[in-house]
Amino acid sequence: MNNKEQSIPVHLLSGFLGSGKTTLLGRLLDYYKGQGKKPAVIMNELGDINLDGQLLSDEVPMAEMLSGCICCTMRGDLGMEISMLIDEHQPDVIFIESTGAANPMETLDGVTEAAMYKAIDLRSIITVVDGPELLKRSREGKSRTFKLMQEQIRCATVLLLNKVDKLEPEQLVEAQQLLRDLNPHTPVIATVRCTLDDWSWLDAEAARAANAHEHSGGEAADAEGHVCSSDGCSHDHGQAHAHSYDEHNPAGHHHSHDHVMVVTHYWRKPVSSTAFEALLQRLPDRIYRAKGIMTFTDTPSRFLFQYAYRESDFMKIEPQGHVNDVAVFIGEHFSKDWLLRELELLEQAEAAEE
Ligand SMILES: Nc1nc2c(ncn2[C@@H]2O[C@H](COP(=O)(O)OP(=O)(O)OP(=O)(O)O)[C@@H](O)[C@H]2O)c(=O)[nH]1
Repeated sequence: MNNKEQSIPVHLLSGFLGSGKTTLLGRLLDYYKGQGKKPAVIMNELGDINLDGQLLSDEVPMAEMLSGCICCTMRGDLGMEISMLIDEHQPDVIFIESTGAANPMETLDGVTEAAMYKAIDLRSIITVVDGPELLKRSREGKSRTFKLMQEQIRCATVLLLNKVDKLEPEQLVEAQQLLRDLNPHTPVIATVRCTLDDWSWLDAEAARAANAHEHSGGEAADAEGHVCSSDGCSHDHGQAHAHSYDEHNPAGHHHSHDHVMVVTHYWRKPVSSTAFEALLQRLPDRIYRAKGIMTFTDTPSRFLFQYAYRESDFMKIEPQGHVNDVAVFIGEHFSKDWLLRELELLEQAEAAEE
């Protein structure tokens, strides 16, 4: 069979928490829809709700994989989700947005598994890098988070150096150099909010993948053969593959994001926007990401809030159907008790004022 003509391209979006993956996904969907193509999305969240999905158009077929990570606990399900998405919607292209904590090489196993049943072709791993966060983490030296970031960078076929609006010119050069050191073979594109005039590199990726395909023995080999562009990738490919089917022995495999913690809080009542913003400002550094849907007492519309590394952002929304008010906090080794108490206090303050 002619794989190139029949297989559905799959792009994996990787990148640390809050780096801009959903922002990129929005742009990619616009680009493909503009070309009259039908994209589909698989979104993975560590928490049990998918807030990012609220930002995407209802027309885009989407499979949600919640409360786990597709690179480990849900890896077996990824293949099935891809299969079902293809059967139900026959998309022209599939994007997989993994959680920021996911290791792309391990997610690849799930994709590879799907390739056994469906004609899909993993075309690229696009890693979105938060420029300021990369510099900060690299200066702090060894940490598990930095290690994960490095793995995501090493395994990329395209690197988007994002949030360059927050970098001084010399910092931009430093960040670009860091990326080149970690992954010398991959193009680095500097972006603000993942905005690009020219998306032709997507086709270049496709051409490169197609080329690799011709020289490989099949889809699974292809996925492993061309996707990890760096010689310095920290994973032993053979070993990673063996682990993918070893779900009964998780102890034998140490995941790099065991330390990432998630707190999901369903609001029982609207709270004050000022008090909530004040809470965001005093969140400990270890909580580096938060997002949620809020109803405030002091303003009429509902909001989607985003918090990433001390910066917050509120966007008015009108959710389709029923959506809970909820906040999800992600970080490393922070005190869940402290956070839950603070959230409770916000709600109690409102009750006292009623
Ligand atoms: N200043 C600045 N902010 C950005 C840029 N790109 C994205 N953001 C903001 O960063 C926050 C996180 O962006 P997302 O696209 O949701 O990031 P993500 O990687 O999908 O986040 P997770 O789903 O938590 O992993 C949002 O508030 C964005 O508006 C950028 O280039 N510059």
